[in-house]
Amino acid sequence: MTELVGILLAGGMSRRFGSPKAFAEIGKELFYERAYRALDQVCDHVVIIARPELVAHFPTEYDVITDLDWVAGQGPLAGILSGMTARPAKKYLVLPCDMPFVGKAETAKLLDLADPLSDITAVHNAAEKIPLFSVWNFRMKEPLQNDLAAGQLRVMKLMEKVTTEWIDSSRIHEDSHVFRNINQPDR
Ligand SMILES: Nc1nc2c(ncn2[C@@H]2O[C@H](COP(=O)(O)OP(=O)(O)OP(=O)(O)O)[C@@H](O)[C@H]2O)c(=O)[nH]1
Repeated sequence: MTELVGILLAGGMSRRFGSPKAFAEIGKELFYERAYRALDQVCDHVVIIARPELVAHFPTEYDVITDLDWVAGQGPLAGILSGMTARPAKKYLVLPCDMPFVGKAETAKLLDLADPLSDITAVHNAAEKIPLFSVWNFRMKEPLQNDLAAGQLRVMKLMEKVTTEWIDSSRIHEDSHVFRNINQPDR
């Protein structure tokens, strides 16, 4: 079985942003290109989970899938379950497309710090928890599936039920802005 698969979450509606965040520009790059690189440099394989209408916009050499039908569009947990189901691996490194300041140094460091015995390892800073920049053990697939089947879509609620290790973001990068996610365009 593959050791480590990167799950790039790009299946959201981007309602607050106003256009698909994966294709938003930052410098000369697109958000998803940066996230892809941050995962690709440390994972054995990367899968992008996108909305059906966006699949054709990604380069054909990338592995791009959509959410499983029965959970389609139901939020980040739906994307993670869809990635786990389509690409079995021992563990997963999850990164949303809207955290464009996370690079290889940060993904590598999180992997390095992650406790192999935890179900999930995620990051927090003084102000908030950042559940979607995280490492997930494959054994999380079943609880994930059960939550979604029961209509439980909240990432934090799932994390509270299992063994989640929280890493202080300062151990990964001293500037907490590196971990911010972009929900609205710059005004
Ligand atoms: N595959 C998949 N990814 C999702 C889904 N919902 C959200 N995401 C991803 O999860 C991450 C966080 O999403 P949010 O910012 O909370 O939601 P969003 O839909 O992108 O944006 P809003 O519509 O403004 O809430 C982003 O990378 C999204 O692309 C979903 O239903 N399926």
